[in-house]
Amino acid sequence: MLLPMTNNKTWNMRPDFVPDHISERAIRPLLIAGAHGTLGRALERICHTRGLVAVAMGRAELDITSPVSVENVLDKVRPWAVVNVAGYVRVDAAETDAGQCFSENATGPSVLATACAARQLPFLTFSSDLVFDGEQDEPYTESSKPNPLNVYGRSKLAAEQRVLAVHPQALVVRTSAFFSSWDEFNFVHFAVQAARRGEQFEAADDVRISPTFVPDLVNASLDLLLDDAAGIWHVTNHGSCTWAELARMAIARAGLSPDLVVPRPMAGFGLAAARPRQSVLVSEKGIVLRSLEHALDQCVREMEHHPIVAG
Ligand SMILES: NC(=O)C1=CN([C@@H]2O[C@H](COP(=O)(O)OP(=O)(O)OC[C@H]3O[C@@H](n4cnc5c(N)ncnc54)[C@H](OP(=O)(O)O)[C@@H]3O)[C@@H](O)[C@H]2O)C=CC1
Ligand SMILES: Cc1cn([C@H]2C[C@H](O)[C@@H](COP(=O)(O)OP(=O)(O)O[C@H]3O[C@@H](C)C(=O)[C@@H](O)[C@H]3O)O2)c(=O)[nH]c1=O
Repeated sequence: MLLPMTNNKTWNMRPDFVPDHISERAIRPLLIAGAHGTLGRALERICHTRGLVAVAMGRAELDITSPVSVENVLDKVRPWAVVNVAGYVRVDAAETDAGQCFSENATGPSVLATACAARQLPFLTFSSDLVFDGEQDEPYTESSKPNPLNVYGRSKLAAEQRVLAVHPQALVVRTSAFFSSWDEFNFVHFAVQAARRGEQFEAADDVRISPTFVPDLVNASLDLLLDDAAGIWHVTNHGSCTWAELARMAIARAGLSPDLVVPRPMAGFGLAAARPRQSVLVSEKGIVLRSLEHALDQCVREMEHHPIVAG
């Protein structure tokens, strides 16, 4: 019997020696909620690569805000764990759409966590660097005090608090600033595409973040889930930069001129939601992913060799 273990390893074990909770993981699926988004599609793809059986559901099949929908799906699928990658990610729109934002970002995860706790199922959900206010100079760790500046950040903090209140063993991964070669809905893609068209690209040079390569995030989060990690964990690539530096690094790796990047203060974009001046995440729990530079090398290389055909 081949069982998926952490770090992509598998191991042979005779069934009679397999601990119950491990054998369950080889027989019952992982349930992915919110599967049709950026993180959801990457998670489904990597579960397949790693030999983890997954049932991936979008909103139509599983509405995380509906207890009836959640209970029916859990009864039918009987997963060994649930991963929530659903969410409302339109940070600026949330300022005038707080009800929908809180429903999808806070109520939904709380409904899932409650149902998972009742079934003693592991539960993984994702939070954001935008729970922080940027007032401190040092990077934020898991024990740093959150103080969100916008509706989106407040909805993510509410999710953390509600999920851990009903399911203290839940795994909450805080992360930030996705980039990926697997879809076009990310900042790195926008920057490189603008440069490919020979256009200037304005980017904020006074906001510092820790960008995260989505495949690295997915693999690290699955490893934590398989290792029965609990509580809040910070998972980003190692390193930080401003959005303008991120654009320059990506464009240079695409063999184009980074001088196409026009640095701007964040205030110059006239965005509805305030952003922290810095929201760099590091972990005090010892998890370290590869460097941002190394992840960007792979991301831009993949963008070159496997360009996305716009959907
Ligand atoms: N993008 C980023 O840079 C970061 C994201 N995160 C978090 O990661 C998670 C995933 O983000 P990302 O993949 O970028 O988001 P996407 O917007 O790409 O995907 C979110 C998905 O959630 C689905 N969804 C929304 N409401 C519900 C619901 N009630 N029931 C079921 N599904 C629902 C959406 O479905 P539909 O298509 O029908 O709307 C969508 O497919 C979110 O929790 C986000 O807060 C954290 C840090 C950074
Ligand atoms: C339009 C535009 C925005 N920006 C700035 C504003 C913005 O903060 C940032 C990137 O745009 P985004 O819309 O991805 O940024 P933003 O909405 O801040 O991204 C956030 O998404 C949510 C879901 C998170 O959880 C955060 O971790 C973060 O990734 O760059 C530029 O630098 N250049 C541009 O051309």
